[in-house]
Amino acid sequence: MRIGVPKEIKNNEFRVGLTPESVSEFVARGHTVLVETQAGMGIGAADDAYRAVGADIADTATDVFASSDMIIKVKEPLAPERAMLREGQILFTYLHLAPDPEQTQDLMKSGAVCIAYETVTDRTGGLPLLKPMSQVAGRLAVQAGASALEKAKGGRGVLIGGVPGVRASRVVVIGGGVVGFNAAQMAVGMHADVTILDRNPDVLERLATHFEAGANTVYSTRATLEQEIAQADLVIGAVLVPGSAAPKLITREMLSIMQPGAVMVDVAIDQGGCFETSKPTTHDAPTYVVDDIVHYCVANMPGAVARTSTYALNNATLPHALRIADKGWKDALRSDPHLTAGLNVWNGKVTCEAVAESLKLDLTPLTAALA
Ligand SMILES: NC(=O)C1=CN([C@@H]2O[C@H](COP(=O)(O)OP(=O)(O)OC[C@H]3O[C@@H](n4cnc5c(N)ncnc54)[C@H](O)[C@@H]3O)[C@@H](O)[C@H]2O)C=CC1
Ligand SMILES: CC(=O)C(=O)O
Ligand SMILES: [Mg+2]
Repeated sequence: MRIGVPKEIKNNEFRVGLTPESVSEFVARGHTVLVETQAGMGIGAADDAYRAVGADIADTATDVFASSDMIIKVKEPLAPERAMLREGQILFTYLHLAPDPEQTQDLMKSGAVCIAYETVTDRTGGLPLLKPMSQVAGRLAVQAGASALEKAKGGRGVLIGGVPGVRASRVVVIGGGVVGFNAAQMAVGMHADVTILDRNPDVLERLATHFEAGANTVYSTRATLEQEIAQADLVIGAVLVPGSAAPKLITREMLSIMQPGAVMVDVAIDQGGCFETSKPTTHDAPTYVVDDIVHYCVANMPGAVARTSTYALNNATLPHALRIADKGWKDALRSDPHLTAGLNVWNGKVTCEAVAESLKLDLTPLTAALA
């Protein structure tokens, strides 16, 4: 199969779809890989590093899209990239379609086979291709929040861990999955006073067992959420209903009960955000203020640590990408229901239930795509 790796074009997105090490795996199996020039510069991989493992280098993204059977990316395709997709071409990347009707319409129009990393599942009910970036984003959320709490950045002017004689900051994490766990780990490590809310009792039990006295776990209701955010210095939004638009858990009205200068980091922004006042921001201008509350809503947080993130992402995506290349997408999906769960758009139709529901579009059953 001809594999194409374009350079990412989202603001400050330095990750790349395939590392040179991953490219060598495709080449060893007889596939060809075309990488756009400079695509790997953000992870310190020059064109020569890709040439050395057998890739060809293309001058433009147009060349990559025109001559590839499968495009492997990191971020959802932006409008100019969507315009280059064609019928039957495979797109393997993050898509986050539920909050993005424009992208969904363009992907439907393209006729491409669009497989989203974030809805691929595993035997334990997890999301293995989202997990590595959630680990990164969870850890970064505390760094980003700690920085935004500095007075010169608009925050309350508090140090996350306090100092002897002055209390630590209160960090409230909403959603105790992969992002939430990793955020809590960092916040606990920085000696913050940490509370994690979730509405899944099993998740709360796992967290309580892990953190013991190091963090508080609280069942999430509107009332408990209000109690916790009223005292919080840093609130981290980390909820997910897989494939769906995030539920809006903190309304604009609720900001008035928070302390002025408190910071909210909405990691769930890629699924539309879990705070009513969230809107996507970029690494260039990551924060804005609403009603005295600092909001950080960067939708591609892991792009900031592109090397760590690209290698972690490839560890998870490579086996799936190789199977698609070896078998063709249809056979690869037929033999793996977890990869099938990644199919979001096929032949102009939406095949992911959560996306169809969120965008009120017709759902085409996966069986139709695999027939
Ligand atoms: N902004 C960025 O750069 C990145 C964003 N993300 C996003 O972060 C979000 C979280 O991802 P993961 O931690 O991997 O998901 P996850 O599935 O591991 O965890 C989500 C948790 O939210 C909980 N939850 C769902 N609805 C809830 C509610 N109403 N109240 C309280 N808890 C609720 C679930 O029980 C679950 O424990 C996703 O939207 C993901 O796409 C992930 C990586 C990077
Ligand atoms: C998960 C995601 O959207 C990201 O890594 O940017
Ligand atoms: Mg994202």
